[in-house]
Amino acid sequence: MFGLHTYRARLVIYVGLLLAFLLGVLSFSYYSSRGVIRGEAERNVARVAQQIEGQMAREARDLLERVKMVRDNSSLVEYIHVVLWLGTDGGAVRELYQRQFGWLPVHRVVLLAPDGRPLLGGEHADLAARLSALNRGDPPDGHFYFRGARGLELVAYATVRYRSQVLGIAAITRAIDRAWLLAAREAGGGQLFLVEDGRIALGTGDASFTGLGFAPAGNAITLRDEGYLVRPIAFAASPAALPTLWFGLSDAELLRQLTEQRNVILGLAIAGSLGILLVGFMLLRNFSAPLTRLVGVMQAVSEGRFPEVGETSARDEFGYLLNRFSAMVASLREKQEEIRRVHTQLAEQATTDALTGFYNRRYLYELYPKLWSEALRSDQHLVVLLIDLDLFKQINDRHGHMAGDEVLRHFARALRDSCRVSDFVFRMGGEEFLVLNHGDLDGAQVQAEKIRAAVERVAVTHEKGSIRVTASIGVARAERVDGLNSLSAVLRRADTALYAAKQAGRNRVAVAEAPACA
Ligand SMILES: Nc1nc2c(ncn2[C@@H]2O[C@H](COP(=O)(O)OP(=O)(O)OP(=O)(O)O)[C@@H](O)[C@H]2O)c(=O)[nH]1
Repeated sequence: MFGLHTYRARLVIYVGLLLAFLLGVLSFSYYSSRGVIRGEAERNVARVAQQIEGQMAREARDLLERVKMVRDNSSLVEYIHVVLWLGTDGGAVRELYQRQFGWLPVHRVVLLAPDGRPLLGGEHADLAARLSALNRGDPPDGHFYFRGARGLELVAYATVRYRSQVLGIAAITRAIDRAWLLAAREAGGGQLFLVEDGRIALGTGDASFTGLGFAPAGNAITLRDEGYLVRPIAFAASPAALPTLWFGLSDAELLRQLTEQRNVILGLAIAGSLGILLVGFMLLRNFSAPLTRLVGVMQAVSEGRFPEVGETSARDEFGYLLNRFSAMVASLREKQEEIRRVHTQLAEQATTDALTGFYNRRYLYELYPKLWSEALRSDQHLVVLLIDLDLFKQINDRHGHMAGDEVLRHFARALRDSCRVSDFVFRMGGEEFLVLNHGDLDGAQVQAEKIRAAVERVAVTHEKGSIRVTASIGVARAERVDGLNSLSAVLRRADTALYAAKQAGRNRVAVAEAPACA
């Protein structure tokens, strides 16, 4: 019923295009996001490496603050001064340190006298040896990374003075161990590898990585069949001989991010599609259903029908339109019914006589040809009874025209009662009537006699007494030989018979003779 040009079809097309566009955009964004994710991952790796470097610098500063705190402790300094002055061993210093700084979260503590004698941490010969070199001069406080007997360590040191006199050097360390690596990894989520002599010495990953060869190419490396994007993290103020630290993000991690991205895109695609379909459905429901209803009614109206549209409770524009339209169609329906009624009335008036209710002469001329051709087809005859009231002029003259009319009405009733339902009765004009039916002359003559007798019995009560009336009737039969002039011929014969009845003294029936060649 509806083609591509309809609103509904267009809506379906638009929704389809919108869906295709959405899915296209999302697919494009998914595929382009792979490259974006890779680039983003590289930037991410570099950023995390930088973050860890920053974190290490902060840690170095913290450790330096702590060693300075130890160094600036006046009672400890005075103890050291006394111990050196007396030339005793560092037992008292060790005890005081333990009492005051035993809580510090550091791994090793070393305190060397100016002559290299250890006052604290004498057991850490490796660290003491490294510090001796610094101890000979008067270096500014600082830190360095150190690869000693305990592995890699961050060392912070400070020169201890008493009234401008150098009392030695104090150092504390923090181990760069697995716990440190795990804590440092918190920032980036990837893996940290501590590499020494081209092999992984320590890492945040699986223990099986320890000892694996580590030779990245183009910031990427494959470990145990898994690719990693890697970035070195520089140890500030450290000689090249130290282990190196690397941050790495695995392909699996990248894939996880990609999968997450894909799931987000898939979710968006499903939600977007459902949203579009829902909007399309709502549009169809809200617009198309009432539109289709309106179109259906319009079509019915254009075909001349005025169906019951019914009111809708919808308060929107379509509801308003539909209700107005419904009212319009209802009023058109009423108008149509009125027109039909008036038309029927007019048609009746055009074919009937107002006074008697019988058909008029005009209708006889309209009806007769049909009846005549039917009669010819079914091999039947048509007979006419031409009835004329006798001396009606006298009734009018004597009792007035109104009384004449009343007589006519009474006569009409008597005539109708004397006819069958299948008979056609016409008022030919004035006081002349005609009965037309199928049958033969004998039957018509009997009927004519019956009518005559019925008319004779009519008595119209009037102020001047009862008015009586009689009728003369001419009976004739339509003959095949009359051909196309059947009506005028049969009327002529009936009229002749009527004239004969009048001539014979009125109130009688006369039957016309058949034409010679019938
Ligand atoms: N009251 C009344 N009179 C009518 C009507 N139509 C015709 N007439 C009158 O009927 C009378 C008919 O008179 P005529 O034709 O002379 O015939 P008649 O007096 O019946 O005499 P015959 O036909 O010879 O018996 C006329 O005076 C008409 O005016 C009508 O509708 N109402």
